[in-house]
Amino acid sequence: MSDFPIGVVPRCFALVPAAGVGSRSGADRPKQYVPLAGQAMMAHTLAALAAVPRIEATLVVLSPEDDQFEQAVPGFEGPRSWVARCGGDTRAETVANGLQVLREHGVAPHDWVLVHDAARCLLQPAWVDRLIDACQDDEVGGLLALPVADTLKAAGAAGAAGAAGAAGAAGAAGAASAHPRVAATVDRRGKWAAQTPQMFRLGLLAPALAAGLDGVTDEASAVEALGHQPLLVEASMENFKVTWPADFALAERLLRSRPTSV
Ligand SMILES: Nc1ccn([C@@H]2O[C@H](COP(=O)(O)OP(=O)(O)OP(=O)(O)O)[C@@H](O)[C@H]2O)c(=O)n1
Ligand SMILES: C[C@](O)(CO)[C@H](O)COP(=O)(O)O
Repeated sequence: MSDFPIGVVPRCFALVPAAGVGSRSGADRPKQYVPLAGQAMMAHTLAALAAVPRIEATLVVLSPEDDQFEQAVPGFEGPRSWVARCGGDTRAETVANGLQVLREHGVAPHDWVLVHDAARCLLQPAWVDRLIDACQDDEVGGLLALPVADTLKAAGAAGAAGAAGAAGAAGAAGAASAHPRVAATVDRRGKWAAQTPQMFRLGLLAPALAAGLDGVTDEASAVEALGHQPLLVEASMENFKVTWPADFALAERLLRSRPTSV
């Protein structure tokens, strides 16, 4: 990080990976295009980012096959709103490809990139400001996240109860179940659930992702693999990622309960 110039004020840019298909969502289209509270899901996401004055510009990274964006988010493209159809097979590839596009737009290694899932459409500008406030003077950067509140279970295989004492509860025959069984209770102390945006300098994030995309599910883990410790900045449960079929109704209720769509 000491490579970054002293005295130059870094700018903030947003990168929105939106090249996924939403295979877990059960929707009839990529989930970012499902209508919620009168607009495509992604329109809410982009409106929240557009309402953060410190974000200079937002790049949306779509699948090369995407033919829905311009209809779903009309009038998006402009001087502060960029679109690239260079999404990859994984989220990490999509982000890595998007960083190259940011470079082509003149984003410098010392500038900050806030990567935010298109599928986190409940984002509020105030949470983005909190992240920027927390990270802008930091060496590494950080991410919105939430301390885990529930007791955590590691799932084992589905099937009959096998352990000592289970036969008494399940009956001598050991009733089989489609549900997985608890393999262990995991110590939740100090555990946080990662959200987005995740905010890192372009000059740190690009090499971190280039160092290994396999199994990387967020930007922070790529940066951690280089030995850094990103900041965990507490956010809200409402900043959840629409993933499962039931999540759409919850997102819709929350969006409709807000004074505006942002
Ligand atoms: N190859 C991919 C995969 C995902 N994403 C984006 O990464 C974000 C978070 O990913 P996720 O919620 O997993 O979305 P999907 O991959 O679409 O969903 P699923 O895993 O259920 O298929 C989403 O905005 C999604 O569009 C992406 O840009 N490129
Ligand atoms: C980046 C992320 O949203 C943080 O929770 C998450 O890791 C994305 O994972 P997915 O498997 O692509 O949903």
